[in-house]
Amino acid sequence: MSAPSIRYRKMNGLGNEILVVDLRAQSVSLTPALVREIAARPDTHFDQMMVLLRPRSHGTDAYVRIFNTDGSLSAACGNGTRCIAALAMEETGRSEATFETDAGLLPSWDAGDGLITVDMGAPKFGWSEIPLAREFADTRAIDLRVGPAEAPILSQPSVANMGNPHAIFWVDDVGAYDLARLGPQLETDPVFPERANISLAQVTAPDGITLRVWERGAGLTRACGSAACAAAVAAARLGLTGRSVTVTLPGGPLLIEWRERDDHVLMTGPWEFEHEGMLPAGSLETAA
Ligand SMILES: N[C@@H](CCC[C@H](N)C(=O)O)C(=O)O
Repeated sequence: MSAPSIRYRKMNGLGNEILVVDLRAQSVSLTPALVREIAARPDTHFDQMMVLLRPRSHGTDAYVRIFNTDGSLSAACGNGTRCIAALAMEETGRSEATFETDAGLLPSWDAGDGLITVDMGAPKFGWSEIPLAREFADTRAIDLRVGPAEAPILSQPSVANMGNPHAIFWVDDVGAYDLARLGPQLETDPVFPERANISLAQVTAPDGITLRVWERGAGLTRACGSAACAAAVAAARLGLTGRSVTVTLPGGPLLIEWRERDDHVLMTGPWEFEHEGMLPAGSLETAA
């Protein structure tokens, strides 16, 4: 049997590298090993691969599975959702699109000026919802630290679930830490049974946060949409900012609004198409 021929589109959301693979009309099983193999190739390298599958619910454009570079799955990816929303809007001619993920429905719409807004849903703050390995009554700051108790390097992160688990450490200068060294250690801390995305956040104004992120399963990235949402809601819960903030990542700014009326978090930002091509047939042969 000949290998299936599968088109990919390479995009990015603020430099968060996104590979879009549309399997709505094809049946191919993507194993973690195959995902890692695709990520290892320079032309198809990604932080997240957004795999579009046939819609499961009426009124949605696709059911989406999201893979990290290491082959693990995530239920949410804000930057990737803007990318697939742009493709769906181009395909349908509409100015909105809705996707289903394992974290729920993600409605998105054209916000003008080349920007797309995604309704990322309501954050969760319960310790078992994040999830954490043991009970914490107050997830605005949990007892977790790196370094000695008397002089920790990082401590007392806020935690939140934005469709995926996030820990946010509040610092005075996001550039003063070796996140490439601290990230892997914190991502896999036993307090996070499903690992976690690790952020360093610096509040710069009542409506401004600077953020660097070590992503679960992907490492340092230029931007992480769900982390920006998690940092924004965590800052508002602590009274550090209001409910509308600009979160500035290495790749650029995202506008985050934590809507009062339904608790949903709206994320607005750009997307970019880079190139397209066909996935290497040899590897797909083993997966078909
Ligand atoms: N970059 C994404 C988040 C990707 C998921 C994450 N690495 C995880 O495993 O939870 C975004 O823009 O939200």
